[in-house]
Amino acid sequence: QFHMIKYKDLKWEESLGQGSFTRIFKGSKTDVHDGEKHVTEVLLKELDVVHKNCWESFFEAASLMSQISHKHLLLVYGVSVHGVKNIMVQEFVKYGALDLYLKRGRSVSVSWKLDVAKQLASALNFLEEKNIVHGNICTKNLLLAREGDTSQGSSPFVKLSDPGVSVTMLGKDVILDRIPWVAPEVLEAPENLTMECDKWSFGATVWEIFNNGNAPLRGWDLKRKRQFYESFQQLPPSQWTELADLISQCMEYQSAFRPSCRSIIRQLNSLITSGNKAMMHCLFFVV
Ligand SMILES: N#Cc1ccc(Nc2nc(N)cc(-n3ccc(CO)n3)n2)cc1
Repeated sequence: QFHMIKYKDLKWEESLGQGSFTRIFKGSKTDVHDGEKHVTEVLLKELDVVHKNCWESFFEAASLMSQISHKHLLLVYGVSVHGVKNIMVQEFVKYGALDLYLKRGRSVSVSWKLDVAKQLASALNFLEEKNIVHGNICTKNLLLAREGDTSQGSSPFVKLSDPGVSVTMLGKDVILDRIPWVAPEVLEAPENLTMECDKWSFGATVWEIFNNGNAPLRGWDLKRKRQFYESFQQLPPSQWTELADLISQCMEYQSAFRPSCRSIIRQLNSLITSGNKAMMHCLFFVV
């Protein structure tokens, strides 16, 4: 279902880290059309050889992302297979994953964070309309294409990355470690992965964004994480009540009660409005 890229047309540059089961590298791909040579900078995502048996699922993720196109979905150029190596070739997104960007202590404004949350919500809304489940929404898979500079009023621009190897292929411990991003019903049976699960993960991701990339339940062991769900606990609420409400609506243990994407976008819009009003009042007060 997607473009096969010749290994010889790829060039590996520096290593940029690793995800679960994958390693990522900066690189370039060379195409020739109408006699002209084009070199494009790319992100090369290699599936670890030990997880070779997951390659169908790995490519499934790639094909999902290349079947549909949306401004807030990562562009996947294609895949390349070379011996035991399975490589996904993606557009290179300038500032990388949001979790590392936020951890690097960039202080970003509330409106910056709301803007990013709204872009993610619109990507989710698009996937919902196409009846496609992502299954791994988190700031690690949210890529920053434009930093945005609130003092200059330019806004950030994010793209949702591929979900990686499907949660149905992962061991129990890997799924447990994804608490609190993974919806509770998925823990019971990974086949339960539905659109509603992406809304739960959206809630945990917005919580991360407003906690400057600090992972929720950071350092908790798998036993404590499992108990977090067994006792129906919620993440520590934000002081901003309306934001805390949106996050807890998304992280509702009964999947049917989670809000629609339209409701999520509506609530984000009203947070943006009230955020701006608060800023005006405070500016007014200062003046
Ligand atoms: N320093 C630095 C730096 C690192 C990466 C990029 N660019 C990029 N482009 C993509 N297409 C995907 C990714 N990812 C990063 C984590 C994941 C896991 O999903 N993907 N990073 C840019 C700068």
